[in-house]
Amino acid sequence: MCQESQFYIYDFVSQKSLASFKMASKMKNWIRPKILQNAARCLSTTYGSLPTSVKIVEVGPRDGLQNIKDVVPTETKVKLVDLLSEAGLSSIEVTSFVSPKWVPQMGDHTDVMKGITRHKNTTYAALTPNIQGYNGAVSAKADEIAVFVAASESFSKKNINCDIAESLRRSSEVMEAAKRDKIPVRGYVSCVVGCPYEGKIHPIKVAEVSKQLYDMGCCEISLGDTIGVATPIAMSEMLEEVAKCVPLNKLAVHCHDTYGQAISNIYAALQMGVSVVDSSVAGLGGCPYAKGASGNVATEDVLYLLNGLGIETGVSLEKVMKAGTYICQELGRNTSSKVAQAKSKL
Ligand SMILES: CC(C)(COP(=O)([O-])OP(=O)([O-])OC[C@H]1O[C@@H](n2cnc3c(N)ncnc32)[C@H](O)[C@@H]1OP(=O)([O-])[O-])[C@@H](O)C(=O)NCCC(=O)NCCSC(=O)C[C@@](C)(O)CC(=O)[O-]
Repeated sequence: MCQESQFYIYDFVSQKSLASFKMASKMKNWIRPKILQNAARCLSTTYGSLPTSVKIVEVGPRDGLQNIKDVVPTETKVKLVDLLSEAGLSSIEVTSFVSPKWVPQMGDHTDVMKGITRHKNTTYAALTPNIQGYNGAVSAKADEIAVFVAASESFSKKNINCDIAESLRRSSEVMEAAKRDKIPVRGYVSCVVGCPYEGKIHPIKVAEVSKQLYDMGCCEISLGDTIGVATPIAMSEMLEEVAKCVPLNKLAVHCHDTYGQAISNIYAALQMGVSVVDSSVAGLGGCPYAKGASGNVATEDVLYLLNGLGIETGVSLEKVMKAGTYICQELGRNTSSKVAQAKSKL
């Protein structure tokens, strides 16, 4: 097919999809998702293969709050998780069972886990660096455990005081216990594009570490652009390498928005077939051991993107915004979500 006729076909498909999007906005609620999904399918032909649904993993209560110096009251954390559950999020990382000497903000992990109201379709996860953390998380009835390793030796040492090999050994100890207890384990890889201490990280290093977590039994590997330095090409190159050893449907992206690139990077990942996205309400967050790293991409902004693409999430943007307003008021800060900022001016 000559390039010119290919262009006309693409143009025709995208015009049809755009017409469907417009039509959907006038339709009744029950039919709207179907029309939007069809439009998304049509658009994928034009712009790459976008998924029809995406799981959002809300990390605000853990990743979002861990970097805040003044300890947030336990009741506030519990209410935040409850508001997020009410928004329809199917996966919420509630807290971390790390050393309170290292991250005092997470010291009330057990009380938070025990205080939340559990929704039947929501998974409540906890981050753990070792078997001690695992035992605490299981006693507090975490539904899922997340282990974390880095693709950078220097970051690993600063963050968890051990090298990558030792962090993998600790993760595998957690995995053995989790298999026995039949608890799913998610694996994070940090610094997948850049490291605050080592600079650029080679995709092969990320693939090696991801493969080890996957082979160990992790149900999903979340690839963290910890300091938000990725651009879509770097993100795609890294994903291409990792996808050689971990199936794309087992990968998630975890983008910090330091350089304002997170939404573009997520779009690039969606086009490659990734359908799990981590995000944080109001764009809260950062890692205490990654200087200068800003918050995760805001859940509100990810939802606006996915809604606009007609991709199903099962999450209410309005209700996530309510949770964002609540936590920002409690913390006395402004939201980092562009969508929440824009909507507050309407
Ligand atoms: C891993 C350690 C514990 C090693 O810390 P260490 O000092 O090397 O550990 P240790 O084994 O020598 O133990 C020291 C003390 O910590 C205690 N301890 C030991 N383990 C635990 C535990 N699980 N829970 C509670 N207490 C614990 C242990 O009992 C002992 O207590 P002491 O005898 O002194 O009273 C420490 O470095 C640590 O907790 N680091 C976590 C730091 C952290 O939370 N960083 C942020 C995570 S976010 C992230 O990494 C990125 C991510 C996931 O968001 C994705 C991305 O954006 O890239």
